[in-house]
Amino acid sequence: MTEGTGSKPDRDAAREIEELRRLLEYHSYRYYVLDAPEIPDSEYDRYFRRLTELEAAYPHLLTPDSPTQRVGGRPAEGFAKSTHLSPLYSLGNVFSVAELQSFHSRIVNMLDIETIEYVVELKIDGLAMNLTYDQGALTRGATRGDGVIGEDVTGNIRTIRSIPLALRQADFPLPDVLEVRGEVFMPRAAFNRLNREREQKGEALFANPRNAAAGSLRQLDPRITAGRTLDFFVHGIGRHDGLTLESYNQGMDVLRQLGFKINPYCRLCRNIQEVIDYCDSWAGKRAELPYDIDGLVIKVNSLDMQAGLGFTAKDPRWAIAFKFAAEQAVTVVEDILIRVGRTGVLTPTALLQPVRLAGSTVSRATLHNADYIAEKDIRIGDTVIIHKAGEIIPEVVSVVASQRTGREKSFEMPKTCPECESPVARLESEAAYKCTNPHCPALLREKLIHFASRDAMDIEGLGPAVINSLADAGLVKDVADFYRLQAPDIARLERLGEKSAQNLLAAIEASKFQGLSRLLFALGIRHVGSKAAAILARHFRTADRLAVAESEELTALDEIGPKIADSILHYFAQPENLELISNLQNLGVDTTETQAAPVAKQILAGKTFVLTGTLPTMTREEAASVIEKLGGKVSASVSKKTDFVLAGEQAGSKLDKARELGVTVIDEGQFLELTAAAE
Ligand SMILES: NC(=O)c1ccc[n+]([C@@H]2O[C@H](COP(=O)([O-])OP(=O)(O)OC[C@H]3O[C@@H](n4cnc5c(N)ncnc54)[C@H](O)[C@@H]3O)[C@@H](O)[C@H]2O)c1
Ligand SMILES: [Zn+2]
Repeated sequence: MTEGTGSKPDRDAAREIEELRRLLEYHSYRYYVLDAPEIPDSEYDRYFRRLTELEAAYPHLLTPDSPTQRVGGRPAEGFAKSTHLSPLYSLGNVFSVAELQSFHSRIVNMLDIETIEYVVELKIDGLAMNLTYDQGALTRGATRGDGVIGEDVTGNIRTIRSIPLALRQADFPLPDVLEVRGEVFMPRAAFNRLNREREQKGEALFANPRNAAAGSLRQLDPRITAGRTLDFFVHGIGRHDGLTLESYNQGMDVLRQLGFKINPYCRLCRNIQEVIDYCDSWAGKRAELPYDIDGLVIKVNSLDMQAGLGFTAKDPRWAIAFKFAAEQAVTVVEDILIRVGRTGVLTPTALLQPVRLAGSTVSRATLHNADYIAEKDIRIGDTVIIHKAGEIIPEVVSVVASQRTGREKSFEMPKTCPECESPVARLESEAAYKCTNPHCPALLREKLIHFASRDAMDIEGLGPAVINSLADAGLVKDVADFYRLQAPDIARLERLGEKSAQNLLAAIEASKFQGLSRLLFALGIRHVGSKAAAILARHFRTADRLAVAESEELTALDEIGPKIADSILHYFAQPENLELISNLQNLGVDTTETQAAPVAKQILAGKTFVLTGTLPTMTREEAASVIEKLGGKVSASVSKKTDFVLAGEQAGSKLDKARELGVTVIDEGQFLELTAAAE
């Protein structure tokens, strides 16, 4: 190696280290001081890990001022500084069971003891607080700050109900001096309420409950803090003069007796396997809690062992955070594509640099419509944060504006249809742009795809790829053509052998008897979804009867409003549609509702349900159809009028809303009990 300049890998590493430190400093400042992070924690953690790796590989580049060597955060201006009696540390991270095992192995090696007892706690996503009690009275509350000096927020801390102002008398003498560590946090319902109020007042929204809690605690006027619902869970003891403790768990017991709130999910585990099992049991359960957690914390129980292990510059060696998989990710919008849907609506989709998110690789995200893009100001080339809406469909949460270079391109809806080049028009009072060509090939293709899809005629093997080749070969021009297909036609198509051709024909044949309800939905009449289709089929029984229905008869039906009625009248006023139906009938498609639904007792009449999350055995569609069969209604959003929220695994914001409004939440078991009465 040459003196002074260093080798190329060295210089590259030095440059990357410098860049990572700059990024980490910038985002720490936004997070700890401004309470306004721009990137998800997972992204911050990724930079942090990369820096840790580089510093391990190039130890001579490690400096004491590196973010990896210090507890993050620094006291904000405006508050008196407060020196902790004993320092507060941060926590190291692991992201997998394997890493957790190596944490355990390190401890086993250092202590030379085989079996270690651990305590596992929830990692509450709030901010650390150090409370000092002198002779039993709360004298100081201070934020963690840099771990040595924090901000004195005593006045604000006193407004939190779950923090005792004086220690309760117990059956042991009160400690002379006691430092209690814990997490101040904002329950999700309070966070949602606060952000709604701020939105109404036109104030900036908090990114998440953690930042809202931090912002609320850092108010110079305690009356403002008092108005924000903050809560507190204990997770540690600092100085404790006059108390003898042997284990962490015993310490928590002592604090409970002194009047503190201990999280009920704190668990004593006799060995590392029990720790792993308990961590596993939390996968997917976090949404059920009324507050946010970002992982679990594993701590060695024996205080002697803790002392033997000690601390690194930043973290205790006897504790680790087991972090959950990220629910958000950062990526780049490479392009914005337009898809023309069944009704001719142009839908923009973001083409993303592929990124891992909650267990899958994501390369597209829906952008909904032009308003959505304008509101979030999403440009081609932008760095964006994405998440999975309802755990399934990737969606853009926000743009990371600080990453803009100026080379990003604003997006505009095309003036002509990307499929047929006809003019595009924006519908009055709607967000949608539509292709004005009623014979747009995209329209036809999407109509065909919709007709065969699962919730419509459910024709197995007739997916988008096959339909595209059928349409390209000129074999199908409308949905009736599906029923005119012959085996040789299909077998001629690329990649479709004789056997699959026969299967496909059999599936098409079988679909003739799906019944009116599915057929009505499959025809793609504007505004007629599967629910309206079922109602219409139940009432009219045959397509011929429906075709001659008057407006009054339609709107007299529950849930058929004037918009749907007009659309049905319009549909059956078109000669080509009547001809299509008659063609379908001639080809043998059953246009009547054959299966007369058994009349169940309408025990849910007048009751409104909202469904959320994944139910253990039923699909949401099945649950909805049971509810409707028993006279109940299913609504998309929770309001005061909602009677029940039927919630499964990974229920999201609807569950929060229900809890906030005090709506009864039931699980699948309770739901089945409720409906059993109808039999
Ligand atoms: N998004 C951003 O821009 C940004 C910037 C800086 C930091 N961060 C995030 O902040 C965190 C790093 O900050 P950190 O050093 O405070 O570490 P940390 O928040 O990951 O872990 C340490 C903290 O966990 C808390 N905690 C919650 N429950 C606990 C329990 N049961 N036992 C012990 N402690 C518990 C304590 O407050 C403790 O200080 C990371 O999650 C990081 O992603 C994000
Ligand atoms: Zn078009």
